[in-house]
Amino acid sequence: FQTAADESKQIDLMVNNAGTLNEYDWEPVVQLNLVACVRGSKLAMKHMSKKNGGRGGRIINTCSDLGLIDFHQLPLYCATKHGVRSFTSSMALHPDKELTGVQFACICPSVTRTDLMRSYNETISMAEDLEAIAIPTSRVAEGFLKLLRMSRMNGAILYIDKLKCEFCKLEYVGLGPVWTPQQ
Ligand SMILES: NC(=O)C1=CN([C@@H]2O[C@H](COP(=O)(O)OP(=O)(O)OC[C@H]3O[C@@H](n4cnc5c(N)ncnc54)[C@H](O)[C@@H]3O)[C@@H](O)[C@H]2O)C=CC1
Ligand SMILES: CCCCCC(=O)/C=C/C=C\C=C\C=C\[C@@H](O)[C@@H](O)CCCC(=O)O
Repeated sequence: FQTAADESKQIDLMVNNAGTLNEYDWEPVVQLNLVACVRGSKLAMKHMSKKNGGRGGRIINTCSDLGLIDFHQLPLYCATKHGVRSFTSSMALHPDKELTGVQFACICPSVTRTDLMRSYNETISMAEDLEAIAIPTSRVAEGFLKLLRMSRMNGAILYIDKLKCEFCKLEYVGLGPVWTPQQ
């Protein structure tokens, strides 16, 4: 991150996208999917914050539909993605956000045709079915661009599958705000 910040002087967009899947050798998965996402978000937040002399910015974290639902075949992966989703939404609720100028959002794609999906395919017997239900990466890119085109994306949780590309509404415990899209 520091190398990028030194080279470009100002970072306006941080995407914490790296992720992996392994239910057996699982501790590195927590480190990458959740810890690195939190670390990257905090570094970017510090750099972008208007309170520290930055000019604000956007932090978009790659979650998954498995950050919204439970799935018995991938419990650890689900746990990390629920963590990413909740961390991102909670950061977006911070009362300081107008002062920092930093917006947080996450994307939640359904199963997508990438190396991650192919590696998982190798471990199950339904490989062709998974290939059939998967969406192309271009579909995820469309969702990502939809977020970028919005001037106010703070708190957005964008679910993307074959048919839908829509914002999720979560219920908050207490009297916190519920997010609705605003242009
Ligand atoms: N493929 C899918 O079905 C879905 C994937 N996702 C999420 O999308 C994100 C991207 O995954 P895919 O493109 O599918 O996987 P991928 O395996 O094709 O790509 C993962 C990327 O993470 C990077 N990476 C892996 N370990 C790293 C490390 N220790 N440090 C830095 N970078 C590292 C790799 O270089 C690669 O660019 C992940 O967060 C994944 O959980 C979300 C929903 C569905
Ligand atoms: C598929 C693993 C990589 C992507 C992980 C991710 O972020 C999101 C995954 C979402 C759904 C994964 C579903 C996997 C299902 C298969 O195990 C199999 O049960 C599906 C069989 C096809 C079918 O039921 O039609």
